[in-house]
Amino acid sequence: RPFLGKLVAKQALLGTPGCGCQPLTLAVRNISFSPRQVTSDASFHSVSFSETDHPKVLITGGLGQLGVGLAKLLRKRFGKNNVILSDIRKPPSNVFHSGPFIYSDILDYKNLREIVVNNRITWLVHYSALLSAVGEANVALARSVNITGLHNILDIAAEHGLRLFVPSTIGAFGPTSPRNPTPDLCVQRPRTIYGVSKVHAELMGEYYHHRYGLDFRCLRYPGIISADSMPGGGTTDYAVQIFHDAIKSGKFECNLKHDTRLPMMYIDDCLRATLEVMEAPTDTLTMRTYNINAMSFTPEELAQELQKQMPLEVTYDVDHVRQAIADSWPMNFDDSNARKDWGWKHDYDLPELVQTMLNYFGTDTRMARAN
Ligand SMILES: NC(=O)C1=CN([C@@H]2O[C@H](COP(=O)(O)OP(=O)(O)OC[C@H]3O[C@@H](n4cnc5c(N)ncnc54)[C@H](O)[C@@H]3O)[C@@H](O)[C@H]2O)C=CC1
Ligand SMILES: CC(=O)[C@H](N)C(=O)O
Repeated sequence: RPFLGKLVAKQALLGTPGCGCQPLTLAVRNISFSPRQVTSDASFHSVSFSETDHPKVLITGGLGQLGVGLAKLLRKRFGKNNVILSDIRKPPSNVFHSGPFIYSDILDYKNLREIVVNNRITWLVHYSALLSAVGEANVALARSVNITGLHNILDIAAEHGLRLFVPSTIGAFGPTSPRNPTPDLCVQRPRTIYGVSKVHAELMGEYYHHRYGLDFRCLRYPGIISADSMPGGGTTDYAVQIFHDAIKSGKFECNLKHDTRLPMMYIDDCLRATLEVMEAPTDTLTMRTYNINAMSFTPEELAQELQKQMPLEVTYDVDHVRQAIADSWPMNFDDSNARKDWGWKHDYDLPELVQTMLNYFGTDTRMARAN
């Protein structure tokens, strides 16, 4: 592929007094058509391991709602030591002892590169982000982590020939997008820093794919519901919290209106979709960013499904920031391209989701409350 790495690196060095990394990095960054710090033998193949080998995976932001579950799934498939979890937080001891964990701040480009090189990483799953509600509460940090951090990830992935997965979200759409259903390709004018940063990620990833041959893969996730991990500050968090509060007290105060319809998915479907799209043969992918969908419900419908199993009293105290976000997001997601191209199929609809969540928390707790 036409890549001007050698030339760029040389130009950067010529303009560099001495041999420090910082001036080199800055000089390369000023050349707009190339990722920084390009070496002459950098390869830009979509997969840099032989087809019979397992990939060597790095997951960034791995201690959030989704990362630990993904590591578990990938380790089952590729072997414990072939999947490295990373984050800037201290891992709980069960996570620390379940497989390789490493500190990695995605804002530290040199540290990221060192991890990728020293561990011969071939797949990068980039989960670090600030979600929609916390992003609105700290726009500067969200911009830095979600946008500057992504730039580091893209450059590292392009320079080292990695296959890169970056999740996007229903939050990448806005009030002027068609909401019911929302197709893959339509107007995207989100009104949150989270949404803006995710549209940026989609477009930058696709640009690097077309410009440099980066093997970029992206799924737009719905709100994800999990039993053994808590959400990190999003608009769809209520759909996890309701289970915890129902089991603890039989009462739940919802911060969205009763009729707010949003696309949702059980975590097992989300993680399986991620593995499937990462393993999909390149020629099946007609796009690089796909919607994926499973179900769509309102707080009232979720509560009614739970009430079939246990007593639950629901009240509403609307959080206006979250409500405004939810009102601008898709109500239903059209994922027909994912189903057609690489065979996406969800397993969990609303009744299975509720049953599985309750099973996780234990029948005993439920029966005790009912009596
Ligand atoms: N959970 C959901 O419902 C959905 C998640 N997604 C996306 O999936 C990805 C993972 O989501 P979650 O696990 O729910 O997020 P989360 O908010 O639970 O976890 C994000 C992690 O990123 C880490 N992080 C923050 N700053 C960092 C930095 N400078 N360097 C390295 N790590 C840093 C945090 O410590 C945290 O553990 C995110 O990109 C999110 O946008 C997309 C749609 C839905
Ligand atoms: C749907 C998402 O991206 C996330 N759960 C959020 O609500 O911010």
